[in-house]
Parts: sequence; C-alpha cells; structure tokens
Amino acid sequence: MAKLNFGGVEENVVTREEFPLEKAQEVLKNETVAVIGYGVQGPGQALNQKENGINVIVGQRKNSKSWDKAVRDGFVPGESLFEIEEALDRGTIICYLLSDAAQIKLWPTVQKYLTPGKALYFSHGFGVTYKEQTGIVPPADVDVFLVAPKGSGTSLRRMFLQGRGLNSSYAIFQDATGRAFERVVALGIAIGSGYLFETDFKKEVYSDLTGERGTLMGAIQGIFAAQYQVLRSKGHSPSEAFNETVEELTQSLMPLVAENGMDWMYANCSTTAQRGALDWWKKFRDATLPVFTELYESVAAGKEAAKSIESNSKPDYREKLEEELKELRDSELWQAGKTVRSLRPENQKVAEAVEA
Ligand SMILES: NC(=O)C1=CN([C@@H]2O[C@H](COP(=O)(O)OP(=O)(O)OC[C@H]3O[C@@H](n4cnc5c(N)ncnc54)[C@H](O)[C@@H]3O)[C@@H](O)[C@H]2O)C=CC1
Ligand SMILES: CC(=O)[C@](C)(O)C(=O)O
Ligand SMILES: [Mg+2]
Ligand SMILES: [Mg+2]
Repeated sequence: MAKLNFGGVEENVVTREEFPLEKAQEVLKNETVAVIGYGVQGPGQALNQKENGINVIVGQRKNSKSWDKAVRDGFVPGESLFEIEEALDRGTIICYLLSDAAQIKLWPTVQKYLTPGKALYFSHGFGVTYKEQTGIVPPADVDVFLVAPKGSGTSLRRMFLQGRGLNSSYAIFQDATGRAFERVVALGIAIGSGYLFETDFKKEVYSDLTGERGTLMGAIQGIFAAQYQVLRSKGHSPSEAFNETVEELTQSLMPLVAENGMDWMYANCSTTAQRGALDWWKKFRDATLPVFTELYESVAAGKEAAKSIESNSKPDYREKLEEELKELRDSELWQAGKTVRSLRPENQKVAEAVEA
C-alpha cells in the first residue's frame, strides 16, 4: 500500500499499479459476486466487473424497470440475472446496492444467506453505522467491507468506458476470513475505481452525508439560488443572471479548478476578479461555517439518517421526490438554464437534426 502525502498528512492509498486488474481477477476467481439492486450504482458496478472478467450476477425484483434494464444491459435471466433470493443464495460476495432505506426492509432476507465465509459489501457506511435505526448487524463469521465510489454510478461507468477510473473510499468493518483486505481491494479495482482511499464506515458516512448536503449538492444550489435572486431583483435578465451564476462556473471556471486548483483558476482570471474573489471568499466562509457545523452535528446525531429513512421508506417516496425535483426544474433559474444549454454547439446540432 502506498503512503501518500496530502497537504502534509500521510495516508494509505491503494493504486492500480500495485494492485492491477490481473491481481483482482486472481483474488476473485473462485467467487460469485452478487450485485443486489440495479438502480444507479448497481449497473455501473456490475457492468464494469463483468467487462473486467469477474464472475458477477445481478439480483433484482422481476417485473421491475430495473430488471428490464439489466436484461437490456446483457444480463441473462437464469444465467446472470436472478430474483433477489436466488442471487443471495448463489453469491459468495453480496454487494448490497439497494437504496439505503430499502436495505433495512430486505435485511432479514439477506441475513438468511450470510453463511460463514461469505462477504457482505456496501457502497456506503450508512446501514452499519446507524445500526440502531437500520437494524443491520452482520453476523460475526462473514467479512464486512465497503467500497464507496466518490461520485454517481453514472460517472463510474462513464469514466470506466473512457479508460479512466473514479476514486473510491474503502473500509473494512469486519475481517472474519483473514482475506477481507484482498477481497475489498480486488472488488474496488474490479468495479472500476482509479485509486482507493482508506477510511472507516463511520467516517465514510459522516463525510458523505455532509458532502452531498453541503458543497456537492445542497449548498451549491442554495448559493446559486441566492445570487440569482439578487441579480434578478436588481433588474438583470434571466440569461445574464444564469450565465453569471451557473454557466460560466460549470463551462469555464470549474474545469480549470479541476485541472489545477483554485489558485490557478484565479490566476487565469482578471486581476480585477482576483482582487474581488480574494476579498470576499473569507466572508462567505464565515457566513456558511455555522451552517456546515449544524449540518455535521445533525449527521453525527443520526438525524439526517432518520429523516432519509423516514421519507424514503414511504410507498410513494418516488412521487414525492419527483415533485420536489420538478419544483427545481420549473424554477426560473433552471428554466433559463435549459435555454442557455440549448445554445451550446453540441446541442445546436441535435436541435438542427431534430428540426430537419
Ligand atoms: N447513487 C449513487 O451514485 C451512489 C450511491 N451510493 C450508495 O450505493 C447504494 C445504492 O444506491 P443507489 O444505486 O442510489 O440505489 P437506488 O435508489 O438506485 O436503488 C437501487 C435498487 O433498489 C431497488 N429497490 C428499492 N426498494 C426496494 C425494495 N423494497 N426491495 C427490493 N429492491 C428495492 C430498486 O429497484 C433499485 O434497482 C446506497 O448505499 C447508496 O448510498 C454510493 C455512492 C453513490
Ligand atoms: C454520488 C454520491 O457519492 C452521493 C452524492 O454521495 C450519493 O449519491 O449518495
Ligand atoms: Mg458520495
Ligand atoms: Mg451519498
């Protein structure tokens, strides 16, 4: 395992150079990897493993959209696609990729198939960490670990197809066989991770819930909405407000940050912009710090888990989510965005083709 220096702190990282795909195939050659659930992570992880030569099967409810998708993706009913219980029975490694709320409901069933020596794999520390709320307490004689891709299953698949890899966290909760490390790392490589960063279940779920509620998804939308509202209330047009809030960020400036860091993006902007950004960033940090602290405390207290379990366990949770997504989609900000996106050259070609 490599020790890498992250801004002065040494951490354990597993690289594809030290643990190449051939090694992963060797470690997993006698295993049947059962991917349970074919939603967002399921397809990415199952297809990447399949194309990496791993013996992978999918377990999914029959007569569901996800079952049909698995068939379209090349999984064959009776051969590599099964009802959930049959896949649980056949699998030696169970990749538990139902939604976190659904994992609670199916747990009594899963438990029945966790015979000694099998492995239980998660892509989140949620179920095990919040065991008081989920009831997920694995038996002592199975390996329990996670590989959590740090991004959408859609990105995991896309980056695999591009020959790149998405970074993942990995953690071992329980090593019953003495093989947990080689098993988890082999799976991490097989699903298409680039690098594997060591963590534990609790740290993974606390940071993940904070990140998605914070800068990755919640905070970013909040900041967009606030700036857009101010610009509109001061008489700026929707296109101007959108371009100055979102389009320039995603199309021009964030790619520069991704490539070479914040200071480099700043250095590629005007001295006027740099002066202003350097003057204002600490004010934004200080204004949001109490909100981020409140968020982390809510995560650590299990309140965010409780809310998500409660709402996502309702029978009509999908309709409710869709209503809330529609509110975002129909907002002037994102409607303006739709028109702005349609003007990108790549979308212009599509529009012309549709018109013709
Ligand atoms: N969505 C993502 O890209 C990421 C997800 N994760 C984690 O990966 C795991 C899986 O998440 P997603 O792929 O988003 O799940 P998802 O919400 O897409 O659901 C997965 C599958 O669960 C099935 N399902 C739902 N309720 C069920 C029930 N009661 N019985 C049987 N099947 C049921 C659905 O048919 C679907 O195929 C979670 O632990 C999540 O936190 C981690 C990183 C990113
Ligand atoms: C994509 C990801 O890693 C998230 C945002 O944490 C999630 O989908 O749960
Ligand atoms: Mg995440
Ligand atoms: Mg998450």
